[in-house]
Amino acid sequence: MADTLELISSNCAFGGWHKRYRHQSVATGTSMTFAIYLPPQAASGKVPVLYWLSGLTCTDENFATKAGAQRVAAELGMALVLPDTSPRGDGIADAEGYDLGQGAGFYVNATQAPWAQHYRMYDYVVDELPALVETHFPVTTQRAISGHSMGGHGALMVALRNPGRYSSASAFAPIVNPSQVPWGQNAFAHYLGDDRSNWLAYDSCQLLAAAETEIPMLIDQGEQDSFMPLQLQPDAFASLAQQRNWPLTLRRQPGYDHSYYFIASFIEDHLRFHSAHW
Ligand SMILES: N[C@@H](CCC(=O)N[C@@H](CSC=O)C(=O)NCC(=O)O)C(=O)O
Repeated sequence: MADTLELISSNCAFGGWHKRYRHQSVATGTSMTFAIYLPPQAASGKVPVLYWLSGLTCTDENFATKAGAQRVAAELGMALVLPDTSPRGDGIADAEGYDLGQGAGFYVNATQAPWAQHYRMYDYVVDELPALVETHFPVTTQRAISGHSMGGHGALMVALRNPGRYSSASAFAPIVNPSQVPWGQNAFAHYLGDDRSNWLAYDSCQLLAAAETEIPMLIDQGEQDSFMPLQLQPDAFASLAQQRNWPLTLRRQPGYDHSYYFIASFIEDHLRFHSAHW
């Protein structure tokens, strides 16, 4: 593993430290940036980790600067790890639209040219980044995962594909059924090819229908989210969960849209939810 970390910035926050790093990723074959918030408790012992997967157009900085999660993470003694949403840089495949290419990796391992060379975000967030974090920082192997929109898809999908690896999973406005909605269909056709049977291993509804090991889940969905009817469709996931008696709480939040104002309003609940399941 290429595991040399270059510190980009370090800021004291709520008695802990928010740090950004760059490193050479084996999974993507590129330089990758991530951030970690270490709560004050990490100065004297190991702490559990919440992995946060961001949505389309985001870097690690959107959540760090807009969600307001560090205060509660400091109280709960929880590290936050914030990966980027794709490989980036000159010479890395990209597309015109904001929903494909750089900033839109969809947390899959691409199999199709030109994406397959670097777009391996599934391996990066599931294996490489946790191994790196657990080697270099005072963290336990107790993990939880959460995310927003494309990152909500990532969090639910990764948790369902890896039973026992995460104590709990949560999401804000996730794309729960990517193989059936335009954002997911566009991304999966480019990254995974036209054979739709290859898409199903990354579709949370498909994975939930076949899942055997329960993992507690919390989803928040704003009722004024303009992306909900076409792209998100949380009811598809909720009705499967109900049929399977799956431990999912889906909360529909009146008045809230898709933005980080929504995330900031409920992130405390998500951190407390994960903390209750360590
Ligand atoms: N108007 C936006 C469209 C993209 C967008 O809404 N991105 C969301 C995630 S959507 C699903 O994955 C986001 O989190 N944006 C960053 C933010 O800080 O709000 C645009 O063109 O940016």
